[in-house]
Amino acid sequence: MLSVFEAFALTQQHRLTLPTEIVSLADADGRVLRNAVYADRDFPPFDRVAMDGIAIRFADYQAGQREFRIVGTQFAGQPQQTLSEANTCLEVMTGAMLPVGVDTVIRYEDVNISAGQATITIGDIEKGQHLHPRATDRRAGDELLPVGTRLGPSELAVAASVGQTQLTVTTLPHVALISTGDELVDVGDAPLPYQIRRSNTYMLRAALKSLGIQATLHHIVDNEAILKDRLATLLSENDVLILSGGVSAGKADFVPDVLAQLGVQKHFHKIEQRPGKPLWFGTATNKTVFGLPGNPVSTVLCAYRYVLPYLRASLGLTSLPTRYAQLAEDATFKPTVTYFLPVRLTSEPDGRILAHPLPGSGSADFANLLAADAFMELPVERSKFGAGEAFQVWETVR
Ligand SMILES: Nc1nc2c(c(=O)[nH]1)N[C@H]1C(S)=C(S)[C@@H](COP(=O)(O)OP(=O)(O)OC[C@H]3O[C@@H](n4cnc5c(N)ncnc54)[C@H](O)[C@@H]3O)O[C@H]1N2
Ligand code: MOO
Ligand SMILES: [Mg+2]
Repeated sequence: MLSVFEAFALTQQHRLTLPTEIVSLADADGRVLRNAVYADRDFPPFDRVAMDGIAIRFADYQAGQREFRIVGTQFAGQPQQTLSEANTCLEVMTGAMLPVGVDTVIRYEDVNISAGQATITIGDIEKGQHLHPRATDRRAGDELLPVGTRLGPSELAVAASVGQTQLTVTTLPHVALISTGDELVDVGDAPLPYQIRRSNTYMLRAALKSLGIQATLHHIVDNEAILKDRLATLLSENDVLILSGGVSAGKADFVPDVLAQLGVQKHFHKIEQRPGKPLWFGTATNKTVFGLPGNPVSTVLCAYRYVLPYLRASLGLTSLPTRYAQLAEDATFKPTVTYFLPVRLTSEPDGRILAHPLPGSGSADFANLLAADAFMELPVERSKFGAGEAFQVWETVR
């Protein structure tokens, strides 16, 4: 059976090639940039006043001058003014161009103004203070947003400031989330004693929303012919199918056979891990299928450990930085498979991130995940894990 590492690598080797599209700045939130964005001007584009107050020549101050006659006001949004007379000043507003002939700003809080005269009331003035000099942040032509950037609030502000009314981004894939199983009824239905309401596809839809993907929801009963017919249609209409259930050893677990009949090439079925052992992964020409095990905790784990990283990579995003936490208490797990232990993370005053084990009662105990915010990946070759040891964690709340 495949290791977690091998299975993950196989998914990443078969990432989708998604085309680009152009969207308006207003619609670009959360999308992945595919053309880099450059500075069209210096940042800031002029010597910018950083405090409301007066602007003086530092040489006058150095020569002992403390009283300055106010000869005008430089507002933000006005062309640059000039101060030509010694021992005078201009009032200046935050965001204004620094007038020609001055080099130092003194805040209103540090001057007394009366009868058109500003008198400095503090002793400590530095040349160039309260200025944001041109090009100190970025230079015209600098790359501001590289390809692969996820466009969040800061990125959109930068794009707006350089005049990008439109941005080239990765086209979002069409994703269908498909629950399978005769025991499953819809959320609004009253289940009979042998039925349960379906929940996995709602979890998956929420998880995919974190990548900006709006997936559609479907349900298919445990009938091989119907499954084949519905999956053929869904495959033709979507880039990615994410199934839940029907991939294990049961007599109604038709998913692997039906996918083979439909020409989806299997890359793996089953991983040395718990939960989520029966995960199925395959591709057809520019189509991807994940068959997630139906037990809800398995579905969540497989979504965060394989499916979301796969979709991130397909969108052109860099992978998330690896995150670690320290076990808050000893943990034991006997079988020689990688164990994904549900944990609650806490941030300690000394800077440590602690992982508090929440083993729960197995891969069907999804109520247990309400208290968890990550899975800790405990290595396959060991069965005892000590308090204080650090291991990788996969967060489920992003
Ligand atoms: N003989 C064996 N039996 C099982 C094995 C095995 O290796 N040999 N593997 C077990 C493991 S591990 C898992 S995980 C499950 C996987 O089962 P399937 O993927 O075939 O899923 P189902 O049989 O359809 O359902 C399993 C379980 O999950 C519930 N379920 C399914 N879909 C949903 C949904 N959308 N929302 C909520 N709950 C769902 C379903 O009712 C079942 O209780 O197989 C073990 N068996
Ligand atoms: O892998 Mo299964 O996920 O233990 O129930
Ligand atoms: Mg089954």
